[in-house]
Amino acid sequence: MSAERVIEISSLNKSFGDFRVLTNVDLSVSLGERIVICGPSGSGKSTLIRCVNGLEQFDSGHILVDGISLEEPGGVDRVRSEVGMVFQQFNLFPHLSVLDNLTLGPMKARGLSRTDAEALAMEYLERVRIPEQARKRPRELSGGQQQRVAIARSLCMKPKIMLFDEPTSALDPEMISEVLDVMVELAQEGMTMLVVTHEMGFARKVADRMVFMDGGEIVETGTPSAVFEAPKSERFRAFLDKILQH
Ligand SMILES: Nc1ncnc2c1ncn2[C@@H]1O[C@H](COP(=O)(O)OP(=O)(O)OP(=O)(O)O)[C@@H](O)[C@H]1O
Repeated sequence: MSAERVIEISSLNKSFGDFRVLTNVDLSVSLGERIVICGPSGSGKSTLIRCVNGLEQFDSGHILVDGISLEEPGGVDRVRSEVGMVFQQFNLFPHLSVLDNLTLGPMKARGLSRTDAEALAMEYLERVRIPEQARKRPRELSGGQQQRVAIARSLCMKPKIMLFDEPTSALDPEMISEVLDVMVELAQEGMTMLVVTHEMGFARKVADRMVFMDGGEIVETGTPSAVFEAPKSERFRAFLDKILQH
C-alpha cells in the first residue's frame, strides 16, 4: 500500500503580471516525507511553498493538503491549521515576549487556556533548547535563537506538515547549525517537511527527495545520493558546482 499523500500539487501555474513564475509544477508529498527544494535565485521555490499554505494565490492547477483543496470555501484556513511555516526573517511579533509569541496561536486558534498554552510553549522551548529565553523579547535574542523560537511557535500549533523557506539564510554562519540541528531532530521524529534550502549537508542527512527548480519548473528530482552522484540535468550540475564552491 502506498504511503498517505499529504500534499498533492498538480499542473500549478502562476505569474506575477507578465512574469511566469511557476510552470506546470507537479509534486506529491507523502506523510513523513522530507523534501528539500533547491535552485537558483528567482526560480520560484518560495512562491511554490507559499502557494501550499495559501500565502500566494495561483492562476491554475490544484493543491490538496491532507485532502483539503485550497480552492474550496474555508480551504485556506483549514490548510493553515495543518501546516506550519518558518520564514527566512523569523517573523516573530517584536512587541511580545518569546512566551507570548508561542502562546498566542494556541490560545486564539485552538482555545487553550493561558496555563495550558504556557505549559505547551515551555515544552517546545525545551525542545529547541532555549527555555531560559521565555521572558525576553525577540530583539534580545540572537538570530539562531529567534529562528528556534519561530520553529517552536509553529510546533505549538501541532502542524501535520512543516514548510521552511530558507530558514538559515539570514543567519550568521556560526548560528546555522543550531537551527539545522533542531530541524534534523524534527525530521528524525517523522515530521513531514518541505524545506527550501541550499544547505546540502542538511539535504544529504535528512532529505528523502531533492527537488531542483529552475525557471519556475521542476527540472530534476530524486534521492540525494542519486542526484548528487549523477545529476541528469546540466543545469542542476552547474548549480551544484556553484553552491558547493562556497
Ligand atoms: N510579489 C511579487 N511580485 C512580483 N514578482 C514577484 C513577487 N514575488 C516573487 N516575485 C518574482 O518571482 C520570481 C520567483 O520568486 P521566488 O521568491 O519564488 O524565487 P526563489 O527561487 O525563492 O528565489 P530566492 O532564492 O532568491 O528566494 C522572482 O523573479 C521574483 O522576483
